[in-house]
Amino acid sequence: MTISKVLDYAKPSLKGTLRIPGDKSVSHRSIMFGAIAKGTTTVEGFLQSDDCLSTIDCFSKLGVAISVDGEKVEIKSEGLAAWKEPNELLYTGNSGTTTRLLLGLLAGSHISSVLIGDESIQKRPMRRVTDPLKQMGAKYIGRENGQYTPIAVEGTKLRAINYEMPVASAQVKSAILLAALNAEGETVIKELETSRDHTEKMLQHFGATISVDDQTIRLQGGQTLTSTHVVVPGDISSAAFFLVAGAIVPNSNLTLQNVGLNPTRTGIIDALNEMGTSMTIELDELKSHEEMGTIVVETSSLKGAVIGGDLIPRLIDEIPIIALLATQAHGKTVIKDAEELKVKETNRIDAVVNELKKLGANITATDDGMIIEGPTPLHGADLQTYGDHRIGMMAAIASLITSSPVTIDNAECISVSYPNFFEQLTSVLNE
Ligand SMILES: O=C(O)C1=C[C@@H](OP(=O)(O)O)[C@@H](O)[C@H](O)C1
Ligand SMILES: C=C(OP(=O)(O)O)C(=O)O
Repeated sequence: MTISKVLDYAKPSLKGTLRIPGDKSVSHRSIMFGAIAKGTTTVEGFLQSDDCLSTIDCFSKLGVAISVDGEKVEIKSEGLAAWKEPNELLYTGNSGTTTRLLLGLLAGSHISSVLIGDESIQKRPMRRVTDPLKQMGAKYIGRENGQYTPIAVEGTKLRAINYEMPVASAQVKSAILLAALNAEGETVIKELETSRDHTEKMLQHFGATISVDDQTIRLQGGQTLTSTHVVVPGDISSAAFFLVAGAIVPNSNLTLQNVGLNPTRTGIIDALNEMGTSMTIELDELKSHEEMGTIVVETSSLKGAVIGGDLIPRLIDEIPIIALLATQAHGKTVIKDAEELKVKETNRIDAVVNELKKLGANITATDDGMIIEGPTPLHGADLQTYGDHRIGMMAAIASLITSSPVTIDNAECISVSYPNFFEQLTSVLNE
C-alpha cells in the first residue's frame, strides 16, 4: 500500500543547518568490501536507507556477520571464500547498485544464487553487466539472455578482460572491477566518460593496487583486501535537494554540513554555479579516503544553462532537481546527452517532464533530456512519484514554492535514499 501526502507549506523561508546523511554509493560499497576482506571492517556515517539495507540483507544471506548500530556498522568476514550458498533468493529491492555490483561479485565466487528485485528492478537492463562478465567466463541465466532479473548466477573461474565501456556507468565499471578481483590476469577498462570513482578509491583504501590513467583503469586479479575503517561522507545527491531549495525559496540561507565532495560527483556544484547560485564551499580536513565539506547556499537570481557532455555522469541523479531549479531560472535550460535517465528507477525524462508540467512549468521532453524555459510561477497539483525517490523529493521541494498545495502519491519511496528527508526539511522551515 502507498500513502499519499499533502505538502502544504505556507510561503516558507529556509534557514538553518543540516548534517547531510551518508552517501548511498559509498555505503553499499563499504558493506561489499567489508565482506570481501578478511577480518573486521568498521563503518561510520553509514546510510540506513532501504537500498543500503537491501545490500546488508543480501550479504547476511551470504553468511557475512553484519551488525548495525545507527550509523555505525561492523562487518566480520573470513573473506569471499568463506561466504555460504544462500538457501533463499537474494532480494535486492529497488537498488540497481546492489543488483549490478552483486552480479559482478558473485560471478567469480564458488556460489550459486538467484537475484531478484522489486517491480522497478525487474525492468532495468542488466546485459550492460552480464555481457562483459560473460566475456570473462561468468555464467548467468535470466530473461532475454541475461537482460532482466530474476537472474541466476553460477559462480565460476573468471579470466581478465580488456573492455571498452559503451556507456558511462559506475555500476558497470564497478561490477567488472569486483569480478576482476577474482579473475586470472590483469583487467583493463577504458571509460567512455569519467563516472563516480568510489570503487577505485575504496579498492585502494582496502589495500589493493589499481592504476587509473587517462580514463584507463587496470586491476590485477587475485589481490587480497585488508579490512579497515571507512568513513562515509554525506551524500551530495541528497544535499542537492536542499541546495536547490535554498536557491529557489525566497529569503533562505542554508548551511549543509558533511557533504561528500568527490570531484566525480560535484557536477551539481558546477551546474548550480553556472546558473548563478550564490554558494560558498569549505573543504573539511581529510578524515578518510573521500573528501567532504560544508556548503552555504542562499536565495539566488538564476539563469538558464546548457548541461550536457561529460558533466552528465557527474550529476546524473541530480537532473530531476536541476530541472525544478531551471523552472525558476531566467531563459532557456537545455539538458542533453542524458539518455541514461530512461533506465533509472523509472524513465526520469518522462517523469520529470510530466510532473513539472502539471505544476505549470514550461518544459519539453527531448530524446536525450529536456528543455525548460523560465522563470514560471508554479501552482499545486496531484503528482505521481512513480515509486521513484528522486521524483518524490523533487515534488516535495517544488511544493515549497507553489501557490497551492501539492499532493504526492507515495511519500514512503523517499526512504530508498533519504529516510529523514521530511524531518530535515521541517527542521529548516520558517513559516
Ligand atoms: O555506482 C553507483 O553507486 C551509482 C551509479 C549511477 O548509476 P549508473 O552506473 O547506472 O550510471 C547512479 O545513477 C546510481 O544512483 C549509483
Ligand atoms: C539510480 C539510482 O540508484 P540505483 O541505480 O542504485 O537504483 C538513484 O539513487 O538515483
